[in-house]
Amino acid sequence: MAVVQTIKERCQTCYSCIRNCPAKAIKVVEGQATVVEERCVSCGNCVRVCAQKAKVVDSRDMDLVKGFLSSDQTVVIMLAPSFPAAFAGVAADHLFEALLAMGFAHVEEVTTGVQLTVPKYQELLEKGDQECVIASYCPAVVGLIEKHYPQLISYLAPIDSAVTATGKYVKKKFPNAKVVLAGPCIAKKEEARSDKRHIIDAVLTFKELKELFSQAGIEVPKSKTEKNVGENFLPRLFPLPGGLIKNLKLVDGFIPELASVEGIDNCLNILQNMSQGKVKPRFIDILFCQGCIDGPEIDSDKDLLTRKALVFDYAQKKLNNPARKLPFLDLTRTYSDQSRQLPYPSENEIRKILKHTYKIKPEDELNCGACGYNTCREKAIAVYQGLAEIDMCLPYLLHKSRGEIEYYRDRLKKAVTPPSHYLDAIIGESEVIKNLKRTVEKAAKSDSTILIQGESGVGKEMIALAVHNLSSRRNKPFIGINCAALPELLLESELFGYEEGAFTGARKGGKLGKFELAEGGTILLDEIGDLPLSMQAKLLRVLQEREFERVGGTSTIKLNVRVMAATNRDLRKLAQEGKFRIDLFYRLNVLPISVPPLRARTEDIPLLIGHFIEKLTKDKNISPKIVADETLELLLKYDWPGNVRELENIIERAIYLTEGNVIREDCLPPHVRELKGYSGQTIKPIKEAVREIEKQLITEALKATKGNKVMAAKLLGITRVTLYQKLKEFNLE
Ligand SMILES: Nc1ncnc2c1ncn2[C@@H]1O[C@H](COP(=O)(O)OP(=O)(O)OP(=O)(O)O)[C@@H](O)[C@H]1O
Repeated sequence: MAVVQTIKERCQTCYSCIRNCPAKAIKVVEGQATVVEERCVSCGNCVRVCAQKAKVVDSRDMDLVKGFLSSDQTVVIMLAPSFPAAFAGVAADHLFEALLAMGFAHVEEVTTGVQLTVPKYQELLEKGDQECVIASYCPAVVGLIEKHYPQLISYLAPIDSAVTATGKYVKKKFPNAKVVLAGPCIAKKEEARSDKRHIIDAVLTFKELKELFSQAGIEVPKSKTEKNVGENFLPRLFPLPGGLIKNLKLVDGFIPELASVEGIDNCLNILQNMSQGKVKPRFIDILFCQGCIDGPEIDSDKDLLTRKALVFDYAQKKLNNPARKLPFLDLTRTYSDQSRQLPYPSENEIRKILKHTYKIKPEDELNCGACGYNTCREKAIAVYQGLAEIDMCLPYLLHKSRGEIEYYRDRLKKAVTPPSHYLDAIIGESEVIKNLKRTVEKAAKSDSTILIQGESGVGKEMIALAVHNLSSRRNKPFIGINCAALPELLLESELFGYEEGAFTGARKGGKLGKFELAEGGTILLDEIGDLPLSMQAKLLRVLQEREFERVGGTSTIKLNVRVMAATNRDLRKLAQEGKFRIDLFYRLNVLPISVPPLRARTEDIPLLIGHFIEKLTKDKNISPKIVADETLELLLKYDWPGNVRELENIIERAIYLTEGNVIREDCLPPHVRELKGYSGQTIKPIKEAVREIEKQLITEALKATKGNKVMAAKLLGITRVTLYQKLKEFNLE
């Protein structure tokens, strides 16, 4: 059982623990971030950063200690040397008395272990057999090396930590005693539990010790008038950064051969560099925290400097007692390689996983870090390794939920809209539109597959929606999918869904495809001309057999969906070129509907303009506008390559630029306004004409943005610097 536990109800999937875990030992399963024991080094960083308090330290040892104390066993407590920082304002002797009052038979300071181990280090360094020595006091660092940097194991000093050494000393002095440690460190719990020699019987954090005092109703008096309880100065400095170096009486840590490194980032950095052979100090004391006074469970509201002063103060005061003679103890220690290699994906597998969250091109990888991983690739690798879930991507989830909101908004709208509305919404009185409406009504009465062809923006999707909403399937879903927008791999799972475990990163429980989501309703396969050939074969099979399987699935699902397809490409021509299957074309073209381009029905333009002005001004809650005659003349002259969509966009832009109630021609884009030039304007050199247009556009942009140059440059699609140059050039400043 891991030392750090997760309270599931509190975990809000903020991924802060993933972001801050130095061992990448957090695994997300169904949105819950839990600790992977084999990878965890019990540093407690996740406990520290979890704002929801969902990560907690396993407190079983508290019950264990209570059990020891209520039995007739001798129980000895060892105090980590950072205790003056944890019990600020409490005199050491009062603390010891309180511990004795709680039932401990004896209090031993871990400084004893420091005194015992320091000579061993001195001996090791003097002998010089080990080319590089990493001090073994910090259990989080030892854990990191054993689990994540096994190539450094041979550098670890084969010497017990000060805590274990103190434990051995206590066990020698009180052979049958239960030995309890109280300290600021979570990793010490793990060190004691995994030590097969069973030297320490229980580990309390300072926080837990304070809780025990409170449960026992013992209040430790706050006073500084302590009796003489100490004997040695240097070991008491041990919990401070560089404390070991001072105890070893080495010059200091400034030279690379003899160094001390503190803090999570420095610690990881040095371990990384050492494992890559970039540095090899003769001796190094690596501490995960900023000294033990910064331990995760120190339970102090004092800043680091004050904690340092408290420890220093305690060390200085106690110099009067004569030094004890400590016994010889065997303090040798061994280590084991506990690293577990996680599987590593190939480049192809990484790309496949990225595709599932719509990261197709490198620029799609936003590396926003919201998932807790620094990059999208790192997260994809974690998905492959089973540590992360594919859905853990904020941009992807936002994209998806926006789609869902649109879907439900649409359903809601439909519920309150009469079917006839969908026919009335197709604006136009031209003969072609009248015919089209008649076709739509006929198509709605049948259930045949429809192929809607027409240029981009002519209203193909609108026609499809009208057919659906007039048909008997109107109360079932209308689902659209753009076949050109998704890569082949994604398209298949989007259309047909997938089973759990169908591929790496597949969501638990699988996923419904669009065909299943559209059950009983209609599916519109938009841009069908861009469907990859392999998918064309699959789709043909589905249309012929009226059944399909999910990706990775074996059971057959019956198709109860009306299929419509739309394209702006000439499918027959594509088929002749071998880019579209002719058999699929025939399957789709059962009921063909052709939507003519806007230029073929110019008589509808005024109606459409009126419709868009009404709709847009209503939406934006602004006063209605009318169109000046010369503006309308230009709009009728234009040949509308982007069809109705382009008309809608131009009207929207004009409404935005119009100051009064009349849309004048200067609110139209230059390429439409230019049409006027062909009939009347004198011919002039192109350069001059371009300058004139540029000047006009800049004036317009500044007018529209009320002189805001940053916005104007944005509107014009040029940089601010270019805008300033042009303003100077045209004397517009
Ligand atoms: N006759 C019409 N009456 C009112 N609005 C229309 C009409 N035709 C098209 N529109 C509007 O024009 C826009 C484009 O229409 P739609 O998306 O249906 O075109 P499309 O042919 O499917 O385009 P694409 O080929 O790019 O997918 C939509 O906002 C639609 O509401």
